[in-house]
Amino acid sequence: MNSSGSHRTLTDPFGRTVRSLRMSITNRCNLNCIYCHNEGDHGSTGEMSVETIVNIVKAAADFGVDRLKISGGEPLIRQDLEEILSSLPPLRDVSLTTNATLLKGRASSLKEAGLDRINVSLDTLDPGKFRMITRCKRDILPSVLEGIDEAVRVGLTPVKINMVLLKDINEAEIEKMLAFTKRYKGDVILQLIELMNFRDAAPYHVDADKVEEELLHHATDVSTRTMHHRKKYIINGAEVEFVRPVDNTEFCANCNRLRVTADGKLKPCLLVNDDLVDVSHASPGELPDLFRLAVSRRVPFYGHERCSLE
Ligand SMILES: Nc1nc2c(ncn2[C@@H]2O[C@H](COP(=O)(O)OP(=O)(O)OP(=O)(O)O)[C@@H](O)[C@H]2O)c(=O)[nH]1
Ligand SMILES: C[S@@+](CC[C@H](N)C(=O)[O-])C[C@H]1O[C@@H](n2cnc3c(N)ncnc32)[C@H](O)[C@@H]1O
Ligand code: SF4
Ligand code: SF4
Repeated sequence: MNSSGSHRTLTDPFGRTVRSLRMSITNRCNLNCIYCHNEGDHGSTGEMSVETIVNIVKAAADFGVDRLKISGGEPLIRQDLEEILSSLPPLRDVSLTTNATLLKGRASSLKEAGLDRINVSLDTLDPGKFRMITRCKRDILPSVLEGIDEAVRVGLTPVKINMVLLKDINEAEIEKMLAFTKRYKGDVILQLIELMNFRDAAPYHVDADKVEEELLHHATDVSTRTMHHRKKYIINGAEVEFVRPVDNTEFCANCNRLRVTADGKLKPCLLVNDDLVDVSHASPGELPDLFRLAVSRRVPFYGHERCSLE
């Protein structure tokens, strides 16, 4: 029986049971990062109402999907985020991925509204490199750092720092970033991310095998997460998670997320756009069958013939 008291689950043709929903709530963003994949959704401008979001999350919860990741665009741009959070059904884990430029002064209201934790995209601690990566002329790095402090203070923890590895930009900064996270004594975790090739970002790609070798060399313990079989390394008492989404059969074979686009479409895979299921106008009664349809279209992107066809 799942947490909502139902025996129903969503399992795709490859045996992958959906455990979490990754929902974009806006495509708008106040930054313009050089590599942004925008959750695989480019061009759509519509946004779901609070009611539509809540209906979708409830329908997922009825299938035992009790983890929600809110993303975007920049989700903090939506002023009704607190209203969304406080209207959700009870879930095991509600998290937000944000660039944190608008977090300062808001962490506490997000926590009170029901947010459990946040991930903050922070690729560098160097103000000049930060401006280059985000293509933002203003010096907003200090505000991001204050936002992180505030999130830790109000208990939006563990805060994960998302660092996309970028050749000749931040690849030499891993140690510095690790020292930064260690200052928070377990409340902040470093998450290293292999760059996926969006926006002609290929020249910035860093060899993930080399990074992994380095992490292994320094680690005192290594474990594997259920989701994507991501590896977690303990280095000098601090946790480092490594996300390797590129050409990774194991990563996709263990993908347990269903996505929702900002304009209300169920999206079976980050990298595929011809299989979306529109639920933006669906009634609560119609949602279960639409979820089943979307999940029947889920294909592990790497490790299946589809990816060699595209
Ligand atoms: N290819 C691919 N990349 C993903 C998927 N889910 C997350 N990612 C990438 O993982 C990195 C971290 O994403 P976050 O939004 O911080 O979330 P997360 O780490 O996946 O989730 P939590 O660990 O639950 O906080 C980003 O680069 C995402 O693009 C996925 O299903 N497929
Ligand atoms: C698309 S952003 C949306 C949320 C928010 N605006 C932020 O930046 O955290 C979600 C995550 O995707 C990551 N991301 C974006 N483009 C990527 C790429 N090409 N390869 C790997 N990760 C990427 C970002 O670093 C961020 O952690
Ligand atoms: S802040 Fe997030 S959504 Fe905005 S451009 Fe950067 S990665 Fe993309
Ligand atoms: S199948 Fe692979 S690429 Fe597609 S969403 Fe899942 S992990 Fe990402």
